[in-house]
Amino acid sequence: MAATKNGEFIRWESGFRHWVTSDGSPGPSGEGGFPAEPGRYHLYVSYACPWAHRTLILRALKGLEELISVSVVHPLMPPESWVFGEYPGATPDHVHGFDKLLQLYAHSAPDFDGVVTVPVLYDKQRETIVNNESAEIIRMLNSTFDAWGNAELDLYPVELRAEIDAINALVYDNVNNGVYRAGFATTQSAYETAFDQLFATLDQLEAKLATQRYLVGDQITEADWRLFTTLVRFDPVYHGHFKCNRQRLVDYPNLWAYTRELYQVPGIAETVNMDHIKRHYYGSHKDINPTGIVPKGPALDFTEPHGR
Ligand SMILES: N[C@@H](CCC(=O)N[C@@H](CS)C(=O)NCC(=O)O)C(=O)O
Repeated sequence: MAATKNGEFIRWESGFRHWVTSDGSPGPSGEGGFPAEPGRYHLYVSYACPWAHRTLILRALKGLEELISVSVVHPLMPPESWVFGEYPGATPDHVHGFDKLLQLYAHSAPDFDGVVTVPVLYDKQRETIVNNESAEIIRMLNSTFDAWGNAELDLYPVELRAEIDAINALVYDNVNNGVYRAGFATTQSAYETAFDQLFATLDQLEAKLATQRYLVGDQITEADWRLFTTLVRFDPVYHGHFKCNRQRLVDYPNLWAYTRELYQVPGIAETVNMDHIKRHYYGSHKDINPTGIVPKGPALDFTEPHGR
């Protein structure tokens, strides 16, 4: 699961980096040959995973449900990685009927020796993985399917890109991946470093959201959705399971109201499956929660009026 160096959690590089483009020409990385077409591409996700969650959010907001089909893995992840199985909200592998996500990776690249992760954007026609890096998949979903999807919505507008990139870098290192760096640390000092950077950044974001509605001014951008998937998991999982417990999300008035506001955007609540989220983390990481017991709390109401 987690590679560590000096007790610090190191996240692996994603292995498939091709891009779906409107005409099939090559994207910023990888090879060409993946033109946007309705019904051709498939997403493999876990509802538990914050990175996969981003892709479900973009798919919903951009109105791509009919164009891009989805399979959802079982929330419990065995050591050899994600599997398909009966569980409320999980689905079979709709494309190949595989039992394990590993089989999809092997089908795509028989010599694959990287880490088997979700999300995966899969080409049903060429029977290969296009891309397994969520940051890139959401960029594709934001614009590449605009001939069919909601072209009005642009979550990565040209004039805001520099600012979005800067916020993303801060949030990725210290918050999205920061909670994992705290939770998977195997030395006290690595944990404390991650913990301090996480809460310093949350303090900074709390102050920012006191004077502006979203991370980049007055419109929702990709940066907000990337932060949201960590915030929505914060009190139910990261506060306890990953020991990120200086304070809870609900103790930050602006961040908590902002999380509720984003949750209440039409289409988003359906992408949040708290049962899968809690089952996955507490049940899969036996090294940090050996009994696998899933806490019943906390009671959180994301539908409370947000007042922003
Ligand atoms: N950089 C990847 C990271 C994806 C990732 O780390 N996914 C986790 C689930 S949250 C995973 O599949 N882990 C497999 C494992 O730990 O074996 C992305 O953003 O797409």
